[in-house]
Amino acid sequence: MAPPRGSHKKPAKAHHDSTRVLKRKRGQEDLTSLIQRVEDLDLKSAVKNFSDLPLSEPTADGLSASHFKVMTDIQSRAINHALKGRDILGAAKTGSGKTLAFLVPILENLYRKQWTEHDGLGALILAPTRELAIQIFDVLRKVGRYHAFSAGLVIGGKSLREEQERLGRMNILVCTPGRILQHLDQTAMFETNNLQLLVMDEADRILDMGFQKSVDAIIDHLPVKRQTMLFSATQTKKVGDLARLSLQEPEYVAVHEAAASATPSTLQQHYVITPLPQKLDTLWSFIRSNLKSKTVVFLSSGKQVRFVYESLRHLQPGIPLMHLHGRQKQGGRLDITTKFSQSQHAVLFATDVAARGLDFPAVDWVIQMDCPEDADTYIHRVGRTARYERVGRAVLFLDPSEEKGMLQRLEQKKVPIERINIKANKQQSITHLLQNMCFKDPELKYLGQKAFISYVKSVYVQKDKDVFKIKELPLDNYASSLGLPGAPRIKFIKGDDTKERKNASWRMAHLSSDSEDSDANEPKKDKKDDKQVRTRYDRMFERRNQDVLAEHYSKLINDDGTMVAAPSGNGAGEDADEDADFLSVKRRFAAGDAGLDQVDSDSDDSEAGKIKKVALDGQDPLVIDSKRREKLLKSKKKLLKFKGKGTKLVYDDEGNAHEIYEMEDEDQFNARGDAKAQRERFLADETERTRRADIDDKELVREKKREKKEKRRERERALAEEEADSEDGGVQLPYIPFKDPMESASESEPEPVETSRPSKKARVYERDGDDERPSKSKKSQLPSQSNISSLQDLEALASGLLG
Ligand SMILES: Nc1ncnc2c1ncn2[C@@H]1O[C@H](COP(=O)(O)OP(=O)(O)OP(=O)(O)O)[C@@H](O)[C@H]1O
Repeated sequence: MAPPRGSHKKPAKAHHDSTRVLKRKRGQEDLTSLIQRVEDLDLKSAVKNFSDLPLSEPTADGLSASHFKVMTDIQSRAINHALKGRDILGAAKTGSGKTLAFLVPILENLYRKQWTEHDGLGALILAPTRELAIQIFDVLRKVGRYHAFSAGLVIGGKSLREEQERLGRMNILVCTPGRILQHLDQTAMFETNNLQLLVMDEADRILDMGFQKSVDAIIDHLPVKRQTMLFSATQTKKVGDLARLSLQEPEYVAVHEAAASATPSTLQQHYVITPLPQKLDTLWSFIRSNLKSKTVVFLSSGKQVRFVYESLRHLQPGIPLMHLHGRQKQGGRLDITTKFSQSQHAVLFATDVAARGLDFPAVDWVIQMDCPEDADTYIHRVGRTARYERVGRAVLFLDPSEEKGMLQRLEQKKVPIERINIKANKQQSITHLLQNMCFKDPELKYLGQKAFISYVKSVYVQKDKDVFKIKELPLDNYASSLGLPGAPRIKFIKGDDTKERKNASWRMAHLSSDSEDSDANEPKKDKKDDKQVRTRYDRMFERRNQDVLAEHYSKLINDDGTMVAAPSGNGAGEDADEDADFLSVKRRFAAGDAGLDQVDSDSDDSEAGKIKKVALDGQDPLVIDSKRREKLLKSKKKLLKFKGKGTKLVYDDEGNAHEIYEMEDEDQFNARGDAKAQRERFLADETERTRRADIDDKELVREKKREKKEKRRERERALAEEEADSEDGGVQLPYIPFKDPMESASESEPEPVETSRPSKKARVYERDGDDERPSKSKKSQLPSQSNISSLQDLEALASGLLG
């Protein structure tokens, strides 16, 4: 006869309780012994394998599941110091494994501190580009997969609010400086006062002028007492930089300092002298003779990249061509990096956005079509090949005027490079083809003109005048070689700093979080212009610098007035692209000049009924000049956006409507005293009011946080008890597993700053292919880097939970 049910349960519960206690005890012992082993670690003895290090089980398992066994030099020399909590200045050649040198200590140091979700942000990793941040995040997900930390990726590309929701729950963040600063300033739930580790990958780049202000502001938000690690192949040792970061007696780990060269020994480096007007021919000839290779071609600007990519694509070289620059949409950039990584044979045209840190597998060649701004940039660019013991080849194209200066710079930095010549019989000219194409396709010609301008500009602003000598460049011939009918006229303005300017426009793009997905290559439309249908010809002719271009281009405008469509009436003012502050353009037409017709003027087209105007409640008429626009009339919802927003009114106690802000009577105002004194009083009052409100807000947030924490604890306690009752109960210790932050977001109470709920799509994860452990719940599965194909995947990554 079966015994009564209750009599079974008690001994089983007691058994599970004792198992749990035992497990917990064992976990505590393991942790104590791990801490002791780290303390006993002898920094002088050489360690070769990861297994020789005092590492926790989850990290050791993560490393071996990712097939990392033997350490690289930088890893064996930096990780042991970092495990002991030392600040690190790490320098090692490109492709030598610096990423793991900081990720392993992060995981370990947080693990030994028993870091949980409730402890908040423990580690912050800064990277200069989104692509690099994604890559680091991916490595973190792999090696940290058995840890219970939550990790996030903060690089922009989606709405600030969505990111805000998750930030408060993250233990480790990988981010770009601009975006994280935005959160530090604006996200109430995001606290950094507990931060233990700060890492800067490509530290010299992050600390240079371009990022200076953002980095200083970020540092202001972080606690002074923390571990800081800086890594780069071209490490900064500038005392000023180190002081800015309050490094505490940093350990300078420079493994290749004594090496004969600053670049990997498996890398063959050459340069060819190719006068500027022949560069494109040389590149084309190179591509045609290396159809079975994987090549990265570096150019000096996004506009160069676009033109070279578009024009060579038209010529169909017989190998896939791709292009990457900072002004592409985030989704597109991700697609391209993934696609290029997976390609066996392809050519990627890129700006320096791809110069640092990116670990494309098996790149055969790095071509530097435009001379790098300095030897450090050269080193990082060539570092995209010959990574981790692989071989690779690099070729630098130099104009005769650049040869002497650049070679000197490279020699100073210990870069071994040899000259090679181009085989004359292999050199093909594409100038005529390009001229033909530009003649037929005005858009391509326009790209060519922009590329020309941006190239000349990039040379002009270079600081190193021993290398970059603009007066010696045959610019007219260069313009012809791009297929242009003449050299665009450019007016130079002194004192322009490329990096400052690039980062300024980058910051602008990042400041408005939602605007990041808009195509930054297109001029930002102002709202008024939304009312007009603009064909690609319209857009082309609207550009502000259209008539710096060749004379025949201007004639084209005269000859064919119908192509001209300038909403602002003077063809200018709309294209706020990055040339704007640099190029001052001679305009042929003054504002309102009859030379440019407005589309909505009483033109023949309009009379003939091709163009209709629809009046919208006192707004400017909406021009209906295409089928697409006509369709628009049928959609009330879409029409709404042309109707303007109306004026917001408030009602007083008597029910009279007023505008929200009304001007006060001047006499009344003066009666209250001096304007300056009033202003100061007002400012003081408002400052005080804001300060008080800020304190209240913070208190409210803290209170909510406390409540949430308490509730979570209760839930966990209940869960633990339930588990103890169940058959296979027992919580894994010593680390406390917690739920997917996205899941907990939907379960917990709404937080003060958030209103949106996590998207359902982001919950669909896929498992990493090389995960050797039995799969856990679906919710904890994340897409692998190779599977990132959409922003949803990126979101899933960004909100990922390790383990
Ligand atoms: N211990 C290791 N064993 C095997 N492969 C490794 C090891 N450490 C790193 N790698 C591999 O070496 C490659 C380069 O590593 P990583 O990207 O960290 O280099 P890096 O030094 O940061 O380069 P860069 O200076 O260009 O940023 C990666 O593909 C990585 O997987």
